[in-house]
Amino acid sequence: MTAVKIEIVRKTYRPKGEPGSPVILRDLSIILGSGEFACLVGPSGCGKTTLLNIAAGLDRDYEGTVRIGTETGPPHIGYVFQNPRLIPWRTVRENIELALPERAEPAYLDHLFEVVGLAGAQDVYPERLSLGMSRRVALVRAFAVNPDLLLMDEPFVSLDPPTARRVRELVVALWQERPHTVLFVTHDLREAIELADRLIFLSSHPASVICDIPVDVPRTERNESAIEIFRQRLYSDYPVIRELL
Ligand SMILES: Nc1ncnc2c1ncn2[C@@H]1O[C@H](COP(=O)(O)OP(=O)(O)OP(=O)(O)O)[C@@H](O)[C@H]1O
Repeated sequence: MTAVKIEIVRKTYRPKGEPGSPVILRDLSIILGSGEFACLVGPSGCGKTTLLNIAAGLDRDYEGTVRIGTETGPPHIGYVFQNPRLIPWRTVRENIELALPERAEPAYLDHLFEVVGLAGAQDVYPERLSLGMSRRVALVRAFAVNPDLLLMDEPFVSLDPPTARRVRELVVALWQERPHTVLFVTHDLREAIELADRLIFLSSHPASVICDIPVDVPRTERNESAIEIFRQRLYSDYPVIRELL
């Protein structure tokens, strides 16, 4: 079942027709099935965040359409930004409650806090949190919305490798409990192979989809060596990927 259909004809950041105005996205089409976990991989500055902002409805200044299927009413979007974006004068729990729609389930929120190991930190203010904890709060906020589309923009960047691994495992565990439709941005091909059902590679200047490849390694077998073998296979089957990253 199609859950998300993004069709972008053209996106620029300056008024249409202004001389020299670069086209950031052109003729880009992404269709996601319900519950699919797709990773968006592309060079720095190619337009990945721009694409997520359009998908989230935060940027409406583009030519094209975005359709997000919902069972009821307007779509709910969960968005984990590159920076956790917590309001400093609100506690952790208040930060999350601010984002929650009416359909949120308090019991699920408590469960999320438990799973990410922050059950005891709900009344703390963000300045008391480490970066790893702030990122886990941002994850809870995005999942608690029970999103029709979950967007994640390099949510593990600047974390030390063991913390990043732990947070990655949490994302997979939470997604397996409730398989939301996910569009996850990363520069890191190994991370993408570990997480995704599908890898969507973007070119740059302007960005468009150049390859869309299923990850055919079962999730339970995605250890370091299987990920590396798949990565090398990608490089040999799609030489353009090596040029891209
Ligand atoms: N508000 C803006 N106004 C003008 N140009 C912008 C704006 N936001 C982004 N850009 C430009 O659009 C292009 C794409 O930026 P974007 O942040 O979407 O790329 P990205 O692929 O997410 O980058 P990174 O991987 O480094 O996070 C860049 O050239 C950037 O400078």
